[in-house]
Amino acid sequence: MDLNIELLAKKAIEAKEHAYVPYSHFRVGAALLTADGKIYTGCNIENAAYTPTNCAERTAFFKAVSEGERDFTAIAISGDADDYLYPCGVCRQVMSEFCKADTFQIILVKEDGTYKIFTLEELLPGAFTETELKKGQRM
Ligand SMILES: O=c1ccn([C@H]2C[C@H](O)[C@@H](CO)O2)c(=O)[nH]1
Ligand SMILES: [Zn+2]
Repeated sequence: MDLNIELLAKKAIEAKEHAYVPYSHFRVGAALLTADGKIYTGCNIENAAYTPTNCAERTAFFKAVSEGERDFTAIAISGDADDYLYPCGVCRQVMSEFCKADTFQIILVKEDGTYKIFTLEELLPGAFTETELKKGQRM
């Protein structure tokens, strides 16, 4: 399945429209591409208690995973600033649960559509994964 970067970038920018951000006023949108070409979008959803806030990236992942998706190719992310928005550490960790570090593409998109691309490995080197967990098992 071809990666249509421009389409994924556009979907990430559009996904900001539904952001629920009464506290930060900082909208974020994400568009997650599955290996078979489906796109799941997500926005950030804030909460008066602050910590229950969900980032746009995790909203997209949790929507997709809850629909049975397990195989992902790329995610585009766009924030409400004139600069690139890098995913937070928690979202990088969620990506590492479902995506291959050396091939999953993270596309950072500015409002004007310009973008740059990283692999998950580049943004989360030395991730703690199931492999590390198994090394620690003594039974
Ligand atoms: O990668 C990120 C970083 C931050 N946020 C959200 C969380 C919060 O609603 C707001 C400010 O941190 O931006 C995201 O959605 N994705
Ligand atoms: Zn996050």
